[in-house]
Amino acid sequence: MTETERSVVQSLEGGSDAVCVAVHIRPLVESELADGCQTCLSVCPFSLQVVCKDGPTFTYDYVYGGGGASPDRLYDQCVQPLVVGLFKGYNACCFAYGQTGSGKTYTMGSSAFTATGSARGVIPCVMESIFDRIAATGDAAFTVRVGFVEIFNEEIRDLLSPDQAATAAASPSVHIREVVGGGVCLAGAHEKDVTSKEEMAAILEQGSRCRATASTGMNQRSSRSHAIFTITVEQRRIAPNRAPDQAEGDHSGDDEDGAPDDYLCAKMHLVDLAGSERQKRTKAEGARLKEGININMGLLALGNVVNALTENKAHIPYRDSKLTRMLQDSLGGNSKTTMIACVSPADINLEESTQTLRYANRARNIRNKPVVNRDPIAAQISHLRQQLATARAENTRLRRRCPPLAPYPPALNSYAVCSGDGLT
Ligand SMILES: Nc1ncnc2c1ncn2[C@@H]1O[C@H](COP(=O)(O)OP(=O)(O)OP(=O)(O)O)[C@@H](O)[C@H]1O
Repeated sequence: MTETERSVVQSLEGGSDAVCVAVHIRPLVESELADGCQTCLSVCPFSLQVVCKDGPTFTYDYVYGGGGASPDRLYDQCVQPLVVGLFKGYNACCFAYGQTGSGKTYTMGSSAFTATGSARGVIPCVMESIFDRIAATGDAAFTVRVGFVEIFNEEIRDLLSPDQAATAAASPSVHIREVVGGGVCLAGAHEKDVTSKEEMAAILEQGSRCRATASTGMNQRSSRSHAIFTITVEQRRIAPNRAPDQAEGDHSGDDEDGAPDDYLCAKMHLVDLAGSERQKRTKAEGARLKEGININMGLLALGNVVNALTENKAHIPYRDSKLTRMLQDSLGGNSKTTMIACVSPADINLEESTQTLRYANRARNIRNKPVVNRDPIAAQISHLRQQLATARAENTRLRRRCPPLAPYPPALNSYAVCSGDGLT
């Protein structure tokens, strides 16, 4: 079943869903401490408000660090619900937004790491949670796939391409395509099947190594691209009146009155955006400057989409950049979405942090329309298979209730006549 054949079926559970917005305030880092920076952000005790020094106060769904809740709770409160939704067939997106050096990669955990290593963050927790859930679910068969791309200088690069040369230069074969139901998919990007969190972690690590990073005046290891790690979970939920081992091939069970099998397929985008940057502060030149301009253009397009959505404009400018096209479903579309706004508390970054906070506050007004992604064609096939199984079982039962046929040559009047109710 291809993406384009898969249509989205509105579920009863559907409806409008606000984007969840969390703020993560990192501690002052070494360079800021060395420069004698002071903290310019504070969190109102017992509230979800962040106060900018001599400036505005903004309210969020969650605030971590800087006097807010412990960042250890970020995953459980803001991202775990998305994973729960993923298993119910809802698309999900978690993206980190913020100025360069504000802690997006740290928060997402999308830099190279191993599953057993010490680095943690949103993505490693998602991986663990997905495979824990699969292990604990007895009545469904799962297929998990991952894809990993970056948008670098307005080109989409496949970070999982087996041909590493193709990732070094923008791989022209990766295109954004519209799918039935209004979403988008990437044509030409590799997806890999995975059966464990270790395999998934190895793929994240492999892709992260190919990702474009460079040192700038504001971050020693600055992401120069927007990275999108996509996990697809397909599940075939076996009808409750059949044991899992009866589901494949064995059609002897009597499931005439049971519900048909269910096929759900949902995607989770985990997005580590490149940070907004000012040339004056990053001191970027040449290639770094070009990257910075492209980063800012993508983020500007994202900002315009957020504004248009919150102002209920008729036209939402998704097509203005590859980033906004990729996130089309996640903002105002078929997805449950969490935005994590990352900010530095250093007074030297007050202007940028205030901008991020204002932007994140606006994003709280975005309403998405998540629906359960059910595969109607596969569900129909499943239903027909069940009907066939029912007919076969009925046939077997009737045969058992009939005496064996008499050996040839039988006397004409010794034939038993069989009906649905047994012998007559
Ligand atoms: N919560 C945190 N606690 C401790 N250190 C942090 C935290 N968040 C970020 N840092 C440190 O701050 C620096 C910048 O973080 P990071 O690379 O994640 O920023 P970024 O927003 O992804 O930057 P860019 O947009 O340039 O890629 C790193 O040295 C990182 O280790």
